[in-house]
Amino acid sequence: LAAMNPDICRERENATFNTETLTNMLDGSAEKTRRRREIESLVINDPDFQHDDPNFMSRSERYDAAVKKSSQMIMKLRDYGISDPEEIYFYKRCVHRGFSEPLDLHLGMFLTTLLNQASPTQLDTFFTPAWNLEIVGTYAQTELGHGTHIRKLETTATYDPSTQEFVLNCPTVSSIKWWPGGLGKTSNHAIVLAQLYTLGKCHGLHAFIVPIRCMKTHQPLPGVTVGDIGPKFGFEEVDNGYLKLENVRIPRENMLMKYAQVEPDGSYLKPPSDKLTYGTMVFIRAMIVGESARALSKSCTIAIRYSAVRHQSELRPGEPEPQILDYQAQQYKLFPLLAAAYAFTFVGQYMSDTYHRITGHINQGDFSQLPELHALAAGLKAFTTWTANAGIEVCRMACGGHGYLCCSGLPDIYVTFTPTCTYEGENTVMMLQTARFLVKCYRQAREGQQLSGTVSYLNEQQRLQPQPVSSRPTVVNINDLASLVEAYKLRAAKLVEVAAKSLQGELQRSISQEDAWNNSSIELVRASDAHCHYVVVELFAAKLSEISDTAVHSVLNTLALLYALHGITLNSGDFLQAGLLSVPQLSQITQRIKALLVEIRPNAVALVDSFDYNDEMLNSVLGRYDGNVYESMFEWAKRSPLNRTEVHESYYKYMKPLRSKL
Ligand SMILES: CCCCCCCCCCCCCCCCCCCCCC(=O)SCCNC(=O)CCNC(=O)[C@H](O)C(C)(C)COP(=O)(O)OP(=O)(O)OC[C@H]1O[C@@H](n2cnc3c(N)ncnc32)[C@H](O)[C@@H]1OP(=O)(O)O
Ligand SMILES: Cc1cc2nc3c(=O)[nH]c(=O)nc-3n(C[C@H](O)[C@H](O)[C@H](O)COP(=O)(O)OP(=O)(O)OC[C@H]3O[C@@H](n4cnc5c(N)ncnc54)[C@H](O)[C@@H]3O)c2cc1C
Repeated sequence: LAAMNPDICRERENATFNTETLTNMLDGSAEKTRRRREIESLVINDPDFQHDDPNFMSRSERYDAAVKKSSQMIMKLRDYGISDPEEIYFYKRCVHRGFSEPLDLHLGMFLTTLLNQASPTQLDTFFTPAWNLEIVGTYAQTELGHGTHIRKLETTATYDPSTQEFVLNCPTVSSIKWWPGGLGKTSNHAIVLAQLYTLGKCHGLHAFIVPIRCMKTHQPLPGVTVGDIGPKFGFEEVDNGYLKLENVRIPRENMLMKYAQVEPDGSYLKPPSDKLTYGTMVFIRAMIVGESARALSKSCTIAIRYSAVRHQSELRPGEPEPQILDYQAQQYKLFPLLAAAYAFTFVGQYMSDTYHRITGHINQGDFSQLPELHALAAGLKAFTTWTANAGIEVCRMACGGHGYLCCSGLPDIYVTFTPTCTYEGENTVMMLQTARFLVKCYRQAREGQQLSGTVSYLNEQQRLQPQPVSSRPTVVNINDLASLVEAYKLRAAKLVEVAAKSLQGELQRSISQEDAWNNSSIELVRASDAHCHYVVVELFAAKLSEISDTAVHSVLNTLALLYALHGITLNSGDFLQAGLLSVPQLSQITQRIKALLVEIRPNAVALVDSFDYNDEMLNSVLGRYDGNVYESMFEWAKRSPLNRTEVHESYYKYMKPLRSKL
């Protein structure tokens, strides 16, 4: 065993807090940390899950290896009796080393849609076979022509009362289902989102369970054209697919009927809310917030550990080259991202709790909080994925040339993560959904309605209204987190007002509602962004009040201040315009940020250690716990397929003959 790199050892010795305490806090408790590690070690010590480097494999080999692992995973989960969704998720993530895999849609969306939208009888029929992987399903919503505007999806399901069946059709090229994960080769069923027609009338989008492949031979069923959509930017393990349905008949019982129903005679019973069909998307959006935290915390772990062992350039003449982590510019790149990774971890926990709480109410028949849940999940999904996506790339470049190597782990993190900005609701579109909610709340508040939840600050709008901005005192105390939360809140209130006024202005120019909306999109997206930013800062501050360990509290307080102040500098125009900040304060903030970087510096490595990614999960030569970067990079390069022979065959085929001709 090679010795630990001395630089990284020293970093750990200098930390001012206990990493294990912080890890426990991130997991929820010491017991939860223990259990997560136990599950991870089940995978890591399992010879069936030894990980071949996917960088040296073809796409088909990668798909093959992933299906093999997924099948074994299902067997083992059963053997170990792991059935808690969170624990399944730990196990799964570890098995696939953070890569997306062919069963994601089955586990994440097919089963979830069954659970939330199937009637009790349908659950009896479909859930157990799906749990046992006899039925392997996907979620087939997006079509070639439409991903965002799902009301315009063209696939139809027409009820035939004479046989009590639905007849499914993709009548046009643009109606071919396109993108669903696991559809291309893996699934034998799909939940298909289609326009329901019964007794000559269209009732909009509904979900249907459609068998697409023979349960014995896995051949496509009659009327079904299905396949893989081809190589992508990443997602190599996943067979995202296409699906064309031509007069495919399914029994009436295959329409998911917990809410909307079609009776045997074809009469239609409306659901209590037609947005319940969209429920699975809300679930995944809520989950993606936690994924943003994971992608960013992994990237920070790699970049910060590497920055602690990498030495470059001269800081002071004649002295040894410093660790690159000692450069202020390097700290300024990485520490705000580290702070964001912590912020998003807490936001992810909050989003997951909120989802489960409100879904509990929905299952009891109380739909009152559905709009807020949707607005929150949509906005925070967009806000956190945008930041994390950009942050991964910053981390990669902060590793210099070696960040461009696949063995750094960063390219894979990026290509796996970046589609979260698009899938499950394109980010701009999601921000506009949140804005729709915010503007509605703003109007309600102006009419004197009392708002609750994350938008309750809009109640204060009335109070703030008559005061001209310039006469309001500057509110920010830049050393006080509570004051910063207040500033973010007022900025959000201001930008929601700006958006609402823009809409109003457009409407006064006698433009239609829709055109007014389109002409105000920039303001609307900014309002949502400010709202989400406020929610994140607020949740980070709230988390601090739960921490009893003083050393951990102190270091997280520093991170929270950095997160809040850095966000202000990035959006200083808003804060200045709203009169929340003065110009001299802006340079004080820059000075304060510099001081915070210095404060964080000795704890930087310990702060990424606390995320507790073991090397197998991190899969990065640069982010290794022991810091022995160069040795392992050299070993990795030697395994490159191009190095299998000393002289590559191309030499004999092209170079040598060429030379004899010249
Ligand atoms: C648990 C089981 C145990 C098992 C163990 C499990 C272990 C765990 C293992 C897990 C591992 C797997 C990991 C998962 C990996 C997943 C990978 C995912 C891959 C990606 C998948 C996908 O990519 S899959 C396709 C996603 N595709 C979209 O995402 C379309 C976006 N497009 C729209 O979503 C709509 O098109 C859009 C824009 C809203 C307009 O919809 P629209 O036109 O109908 O609506 P309007 O705009 O007119 O709005 C009308 C009113 O509806 C309100 N509203 C709108 N939506 C609402 C909503 N959802 N809820 C409530 N209310 C809603 C709105 O707020 C308005 O309200 P109001 O009228 O009061 O103002
Ligand atoms: C890796 C991956 C996996 C996927 N898996 C699945 C899956 O399993 N199942 C499934 O059904 N789908 C899946 N999808 C599809 C995904 O859900 C859609 O791509 C996504 O919803 C975006 O829709 P779109 O592609 O139609 O984008 P578009 O809507 O065409 O977006 C293009 C541009 O138009 C803009 N735009 C569109 N509408 C508006 C508007 N109203 N206002 C302002 N701007 C607008 C967008 O902001 C964007 O800039 C997957 C996609 C990817 C990339």
